[in-house]
Amino acid sequence: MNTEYYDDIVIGGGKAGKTLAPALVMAGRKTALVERSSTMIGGGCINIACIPTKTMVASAEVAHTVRNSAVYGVKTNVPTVNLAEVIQRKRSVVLSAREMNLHNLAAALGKNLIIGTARFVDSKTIEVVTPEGITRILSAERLFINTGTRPLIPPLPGLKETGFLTSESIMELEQLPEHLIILGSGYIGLEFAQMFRRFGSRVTVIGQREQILSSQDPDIAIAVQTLLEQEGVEFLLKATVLGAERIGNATKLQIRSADRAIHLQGSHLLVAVGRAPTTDSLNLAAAGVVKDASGFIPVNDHLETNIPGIWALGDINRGPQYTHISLDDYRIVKSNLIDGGKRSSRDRLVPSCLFIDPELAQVGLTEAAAQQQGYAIRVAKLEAAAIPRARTSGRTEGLLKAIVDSETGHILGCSLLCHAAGEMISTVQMVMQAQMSYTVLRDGVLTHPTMTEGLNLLFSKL
Ligand SMILES: Cc1cc2nc3c(=O)[nH]c(=O)nc-3n(C[C@H](O)[C@H](O)[C@H](O)COP(=O)(O)OP(=O)(O)OC[C@H]3O[C@@H](n4cnc5c(N)ncnc54)[C@H](O)[C@@H]3O)c2cc1C
Ligand SMILES: NC(=O)c1ccc[n+]([C@@H]2O[C@H](COP(=O)([O-])OP(=O)(O)OC[C@H]3O[C@@H](n4cnc5c(N)ncnc54)[C@H](O)[C@@H]3O)[C@@H](O)[C@H]2O)c1
Repeated sequence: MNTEYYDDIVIGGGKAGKTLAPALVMAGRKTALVERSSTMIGGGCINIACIPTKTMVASAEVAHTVRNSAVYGVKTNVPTVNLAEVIQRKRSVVLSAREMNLHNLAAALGKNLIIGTARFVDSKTIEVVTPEGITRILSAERLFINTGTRPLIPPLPGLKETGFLTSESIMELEQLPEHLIILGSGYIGLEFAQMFRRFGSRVTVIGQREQILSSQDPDIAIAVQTLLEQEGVEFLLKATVLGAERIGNATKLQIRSADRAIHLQGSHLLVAVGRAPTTDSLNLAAAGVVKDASGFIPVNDHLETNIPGIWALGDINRGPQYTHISLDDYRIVKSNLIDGGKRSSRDRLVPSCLFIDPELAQVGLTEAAAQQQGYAIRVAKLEAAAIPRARTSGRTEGLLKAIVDSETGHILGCSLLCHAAGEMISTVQMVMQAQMSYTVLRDGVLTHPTMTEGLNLLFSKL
């Protein structure tokens, strides 16, 4: 079989890969981008993750607003959610994003955008099997792995037989679940919990620990739980699922919680307990690339694997698993290999936003982490209801919190649980990045009445 030679090969077209491949071409490198599936052009974010979920979150928000419209003096009928039409809207948003990505990649790469599944033959060579079953052999000086993750399925007795849902299949449901049980109280679990509750399902979230969102401070996690409970989401925490079975149209779970045996029955079960790396079919051993115990690829600050000439970007290098981090991984590699820079993943700020309503946005250290790291800290807290714009909009739920280094006045971290938090957190992040004092946000002239103006109030608490 003929070997096709390239300067660079990108395996997987996630956020990092699909951005890096055209940049390498622009830099004069003969580059191939190998993407497993034509329905995944543009990667997970636009096809099965951020974009479809946030499109559906928007539908849920409309249902919620209509349901509560009387509070604003606007009378409507009780909303009827047509899930099939919600899904149709989601499909059309995804499709237009995918078409735009295909257009851009085809323009940049031409026939070197290759649809097929890649696996290593050696450290410079991969085998690609196309959907038509044709095998191609490709070789390059440098390879970039960006193959992402898939839902992690725990080895629970009986689970496979229940026909459980994942974050992908739940976004193809066209009939509303009567009772959706969600295994996992992290990002995916909570976004779908509120969404389906607002669509009209009964929702029960099962969490392993006493606290949902285990990486957050307890006060923030409790505030999130409380506001979801106020909307009718039920929580079963400190719970271990021992087994599952499908009985007729119901899924039944055997659970142990606080030494009690519980049998919980629902119409649907969503498994959302984390993500597994897509490394198993890559045959990394043939290239000598090391995996960790969970199958992720360890990298150094420049995202190099243990094998010279092979990099790993995005979720596959253990993340943090966010699209904006995958994009920043691209920036690191581009800077170091194309622009002659020395960019590193060390000390980069990682903002995030949990897209429930109100949003929970976070950057930097939590209070617990700052204490653990030995900082002398001052903590500011503000109820969202204190912000004038929150009151005019009727969006008064939430809690804002900032952690400041009491010696330097630098902001160490911030958690915003309030309307528009995902937008507001960027302002805090920029002040942190510029290493300015918190007083910049306390005393800065901010437009009235905006949610961001709440930062004046939050930092005045110090
Ligand atoms: C439901 C959900 C919601 C999310 N919401 C958000 C959000 O709101 N904001 C946010 O920042 N993050 C969110 N995330 C996380 C985010 O989607 C990921 O961090 C992001 O997509 C990074 O992906 P990546 O670049 O690592 O690769 P991916 O986007 O996962 O892409 C990997 C690509 O590699 C391809 N591939 C895999 N194996 C092979 C192979 N052997 N050969 C060829 N191609 C291969 C796949 O088909 C895929 O297209 C969400 C995740 C999920 C699951
Ligand atoms: N808005 C966003 O940015 C967004 C949205 C969705 C997903 N994501 C990304 O995708 C990642 C994966 O999301 P996720 O929600 O699957 O993972 P997660 O790590 O956020 O949460 C998984 C939860 O499942 C729990 N768990 C693990 N095993 C369990 C078991 N057997 N029974 C019950 N609970 C169990 C964990 O304790 C944890 O709380 C996130 O960490 C995030 O990086 C981001």
